[in-house]
Amino acid sequence: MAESAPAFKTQMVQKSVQELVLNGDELPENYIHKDRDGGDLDVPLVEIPVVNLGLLKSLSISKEELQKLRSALSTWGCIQLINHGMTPSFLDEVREVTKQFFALPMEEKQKYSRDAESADGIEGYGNDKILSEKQILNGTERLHITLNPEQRKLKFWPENPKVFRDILNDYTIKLSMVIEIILTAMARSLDLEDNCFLDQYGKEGKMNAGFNYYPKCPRPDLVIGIEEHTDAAAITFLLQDNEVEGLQFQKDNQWFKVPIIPEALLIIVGDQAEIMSNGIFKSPVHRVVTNSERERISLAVFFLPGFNEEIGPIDRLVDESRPRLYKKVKNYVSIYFENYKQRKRPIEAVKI
Ligand SMILES: O=C(O)CCC(=O)C(=O)O
Ligand SMILES: [Fe+2]
Repeated sequence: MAESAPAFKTQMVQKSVQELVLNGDELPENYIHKDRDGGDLDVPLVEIPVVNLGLLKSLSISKEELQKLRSALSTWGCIQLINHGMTPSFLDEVREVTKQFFALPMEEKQKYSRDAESADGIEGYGNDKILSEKQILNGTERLHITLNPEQRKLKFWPENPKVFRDILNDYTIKLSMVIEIILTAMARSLDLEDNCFLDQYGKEGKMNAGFNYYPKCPRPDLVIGIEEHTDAAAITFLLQDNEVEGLQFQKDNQWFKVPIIPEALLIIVGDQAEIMSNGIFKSPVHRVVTNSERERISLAVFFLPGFNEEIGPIDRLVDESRPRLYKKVKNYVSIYFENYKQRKRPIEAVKI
């Protein structure tokens, strides 16, 4: 969700749910969902299609796999990607450093806190920024870092655990290879030129990592992990906790839980891919519910087109039967946050 929020003032990081629980404090008003619920854990399971990356990248690319990709991205807006070149043990290492970081004492984590002063104060460790008085806070702690080598701000990259930086560097290299194959396959699945999506993602495309930690929550009926949202990215690669569920997708006003496939990466369509595909691919509404028994982690990597890149519906996807649905936009992320803050669905703001 919170891929990058340039130019928002950050208030001081307030006490996290974890601290409140440890101290035995009452949950403050702004964590409580009065008008809605914290989310039911017991909802039906969504069968998300499993797509094999090996079959998408071969020269004699499998028509069947492309069809599966197209149909999944235009209904649920996501796939479970397997055979992506990362071993299950490597993915476990990524999960492990994430868990180890969040398990550190608060003073240690706060060495990487978001800067209250910096204009692009999204990067770093913290919990929800307070953007408006009406806001309901999420029961999560986060660490946001930019992965692109030339744009990294190492002061936000944990040195503890010791292997954190090396593993994240490896993960960045591996994901950069996968994103090219996915964006190319997405184009092929719609019978477009291979580079259509890649060109809009641009050379300055950003990879922002959002590490999420959801502590055990005493009142999962009242506190949401991450409230319902769509992602502002073109595409999100989500590494889920390998044991604890919590992610849910909304379809036809009903919530469905996402199953865990430990060796898979969950690929989610973001608003910008919905815009580029002229609404064919769907950016799904999703949320995370909390749990009183077990903590949970996840790592979302958001692929964002360069902020100077103009994105918009690909011409070949616009015709009489499918008129242009979205305007061309630059820096969609700032439009996203402006609307998100007012509790509006951001993509509506760029509809024609
Ligand atoms: O924790 C998860 O499974 C999802 C997180 C998410 O939706 C986000 O960070 O945008
Ligand atoms: Fe999300």
